[in-house]
Amino acid sequence: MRGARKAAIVGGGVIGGGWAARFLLNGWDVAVFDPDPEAERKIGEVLANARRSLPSLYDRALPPEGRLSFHDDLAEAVTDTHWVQESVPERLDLKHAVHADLTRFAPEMAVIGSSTSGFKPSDLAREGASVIVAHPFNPVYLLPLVELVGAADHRARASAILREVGMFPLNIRHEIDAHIADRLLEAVWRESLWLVQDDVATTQEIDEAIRMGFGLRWAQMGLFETYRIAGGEAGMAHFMAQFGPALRWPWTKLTDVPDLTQELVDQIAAQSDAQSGHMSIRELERLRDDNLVGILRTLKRSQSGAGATITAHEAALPAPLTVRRRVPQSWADAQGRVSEAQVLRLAAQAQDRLRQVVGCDVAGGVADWGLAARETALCHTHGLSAGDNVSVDTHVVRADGIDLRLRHRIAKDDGTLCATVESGLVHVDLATGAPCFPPQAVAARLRQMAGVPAVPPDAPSTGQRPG
Ligand SMILES: NC(=O)C1=CN([C@@H]2O[C@H](COP(=O)(O)OP(=O)(O)OC[C@H]3O[C@@H](n4cnc5c(N)ncnc54)[C@H](O)[C@@H]3O)[C@@H](O)[C@H]2O)C=CC1
Ligand SMILES: C[N+](C)(C)CC(=O)CC(=O)[O-]
Repeated sequence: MRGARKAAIVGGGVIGGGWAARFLLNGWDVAVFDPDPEAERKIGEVLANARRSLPSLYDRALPPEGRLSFHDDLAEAVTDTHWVQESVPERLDLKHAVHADLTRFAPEMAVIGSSTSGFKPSDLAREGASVIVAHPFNPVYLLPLVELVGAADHRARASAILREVGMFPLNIRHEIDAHIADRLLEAVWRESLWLVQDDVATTQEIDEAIRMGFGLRWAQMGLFETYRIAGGEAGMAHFMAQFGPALRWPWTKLTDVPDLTQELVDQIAAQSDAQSGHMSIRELERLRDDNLVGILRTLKRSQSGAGATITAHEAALPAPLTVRRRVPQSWADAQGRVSEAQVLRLAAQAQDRLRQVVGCDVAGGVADWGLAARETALCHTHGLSAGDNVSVDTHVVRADGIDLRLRHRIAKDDGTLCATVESGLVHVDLATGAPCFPPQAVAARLRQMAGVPAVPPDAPSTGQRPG
């Protein structure tokens, strides 16, 4: 793995804060430039939400977080940076001014991306600016899509970096206003404004129409695949024959835009308050994030939609399966020291976690498969006390037929190795209790885990005692 790299975030609002979290939680150092005196607080709150959601997507630990810094000087913020992400408000004059400065101060090696929702790279380029559009989706730390528009060589460099931080770069071949996704979103947004303006529906009714129906479909199949199925056995051609005429019926208002009068704005804001005003924005974000994690984990299991992007990112993360916890007071004796039995308990928890991950990762889960312990060897190297923060890294040493060999490495947060526990296990059929070969998908997953990484070099061999 490469050493920490640096991203500069220029504009740390809703989107800049999300980019900061995405890079930081993937091990990048992040420097923020934003004149708003509240920027540090706001980014801190976005980060707190990102920390509770992004790691939940993966069954491997993300790299250690990078360093976050705030700067009053743009030139200082972009020093030695590999990526600059501009996320200032959607105003062309402001973007021009910022990109003129970035052209002067940013290192030549840096990718310069703009989060713009709708401007084209040729709109942004002034005075030789080499900016590409890197348009993300809110929340940037959870949603993988980034629309990339601009020079092909810059897009190629950007794509490699975005994949490294778990994102899905969509290369857009022709620059157009609003790229691809916002063009679609704007159409739905415009129709929704008409529905409120014409008093056909409230904001809540429109949201129900989306989330109770087609919104659920879109996360996993998009539009065209969904409509292919809607054509029945005759497929897409039949679907188009049946619903083609509707395109000429008055089903949409298309480019006709309602005037955003103060009255309409007030009406929508009041309906939105009535619908969601009982929760703060941060609470709504957490609700959204928990739901997205659930959806993304399901997609990961079926390898559809964004699930494949998460799996690809996870495969590039270091392999140990890590369980973290704080040693509770109840585990300690009168002197505050933790006994061998409790250390074994930590290893058992890590083993349960491995079983859960391996069993649940395979399609549909595995009901009748289990693991039984045959032998366990504990090697104690350093005492643990109540209150210590510890992590247990589990390595699959061997996965061979009915046998499984695991090594758990128990260490404190400061890196002190406290113990290793090596366990010999056998796969069992839970219905009969008899040893058995594991289900094929489980065996494949365990073999994959056994392949990387090698057993850590500092792990004492089984049975070895401290001098
Ligand atoms: N909000 C959204 O859902 C999405 C927005 N975007 C795009 O991201 C960009 C930023 O939008 P938001 O984050 O929503 O806006 P925002 O208003 O939440 O944040 C903008 C930030 O830029 C800062 N700023 C203003 N002038 C600056 C300057 N000269 N230098 C550095 N920082 C400056 C402001 O203090 C503010 O913190 C826009 O281009 C927008 O189109 C893209 C995807 C989604
Ligand atoms: C409304 N919007 C144009 C700012 C939306 C986006 O740009 C993307 C998103 O996150 O929905």
